[in-house]
Amino acid sequence: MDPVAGTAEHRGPVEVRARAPGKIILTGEHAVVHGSAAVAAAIDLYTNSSLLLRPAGPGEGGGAGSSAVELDLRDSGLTFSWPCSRLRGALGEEISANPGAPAPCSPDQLAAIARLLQDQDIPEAKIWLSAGLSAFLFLYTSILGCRPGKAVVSSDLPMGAGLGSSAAFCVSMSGALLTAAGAVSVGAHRGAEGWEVLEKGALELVNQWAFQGEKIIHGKPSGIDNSVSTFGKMIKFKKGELTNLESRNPVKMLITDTRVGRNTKALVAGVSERASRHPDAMASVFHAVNTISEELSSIVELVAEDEIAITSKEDKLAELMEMNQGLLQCMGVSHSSIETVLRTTLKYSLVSKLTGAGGGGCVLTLIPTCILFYIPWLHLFLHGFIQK
Ligand SMILES: Nc1ncnc2c1ncn2[C@@H]1O[C@H](COP(=O)(O)OP(=O)(O)OP(=O)(O)O)[C@@H](O)[C@H]1O
Ligand SMILES: C[C@@](O)(CCO)CC(=O)[O-]
Ligand SMILES: [Mg+2]
Repeated sequence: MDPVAGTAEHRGPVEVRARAPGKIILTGEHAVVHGSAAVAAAIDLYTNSSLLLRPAGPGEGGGAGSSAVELDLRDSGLTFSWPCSRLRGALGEEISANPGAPAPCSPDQLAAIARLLQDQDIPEAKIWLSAGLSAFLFLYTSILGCRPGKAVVSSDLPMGAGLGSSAAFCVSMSGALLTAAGAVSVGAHRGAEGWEVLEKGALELVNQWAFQGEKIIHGKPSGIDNSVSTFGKMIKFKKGELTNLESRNPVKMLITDTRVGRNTKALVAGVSERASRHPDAMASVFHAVNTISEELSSIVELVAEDEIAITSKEDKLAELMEMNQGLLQCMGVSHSSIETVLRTTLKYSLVSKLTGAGGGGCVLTLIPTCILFYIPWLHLFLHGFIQK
């Protein structure tokens, strides 16, 4: 699993491709927004952003059709286009590209972006894309100003299902835009499938911009999703601080998508409202989640040498996930579709918990190694579903 990676060609028009992974949260979602620790891991499902920057000719572009900022969302089958003159007119003074200095989207900028979205024909059934479009316009104009160009986005990730699609979108787009702006460069390290990996400082910059984009989509993100998408692997995250976790024994998870759509921004706001109604009770819940994440992160790093040690480690991980699920129910973010998956897997003595914001979306089930020894056909059944 590679974090954001990019390739750029600097002859004539600039062309860049970048990708960033989705994630699972093993413990700590929602509580992490309120300062608790959480543990997350990148998964090998990616969002790809490619960007073609057209050379700016006399006036604003290099000819007819090239004086616009375009976005092609391949999975939704929708394309959008804003003439550069319209962008300048709407954003006015707000538009000053400053790729090296990530700054939040101001209320004026957000209002101007909302007006720019009104120009577009977004089908009612896909109105939830507006948040992603706003993040795109903000990142594009903040990093590149009004330079004409076309971005194409495609993703392996289900949108709004808890696997960090919004973060992977913001990270891959920030990576492509910053590379095209010449603000970051790739390091010596080659990642999987020949992708070039950005150097550490460049990743920090990508992460900071992606966080600003996530704020538009999530309202009040903790930063865990963009951080794990940018830096990859398994991390513990607490109050903006990231610790890499070294997992010596593979932990296998089955991901089930309930296909019940939901919106992270609304769920995060719901938990905050519950916390303001019951501050002491919710502080205890968040404290308990923090303890669970701290314990889980230390267990993950233990090296289990034999079958008994592996089973004991997995039993503890499963129990902590089960406890975390109970606390997520206390926060009000479970859902009947999630409970159905929990009951179904429990029939086979398998422990599950929601992952991401809940309210539907995806559920994780820990698959103990022993099951794979004793029920060999399960390998075949789970093939393609298990993310390491
Ligand atoms: N590939 C994409 N293209 C355009 N917009 C996207 C894309 N991926 C995500 N988005 C935007 O992000 C929104 C989904 O973000 P949301 O945070 O609600 O769910 P998630 O990130 O999939 O799950 P979680 O935050 O729980 O991990 C979509 O409604 C859309 O606005
Ligand atoms: C629900 C949440 O904790 C995780 C969403 O993947 C929100 C966040 O941390 O930004
Ligand atoms: Mg999200």
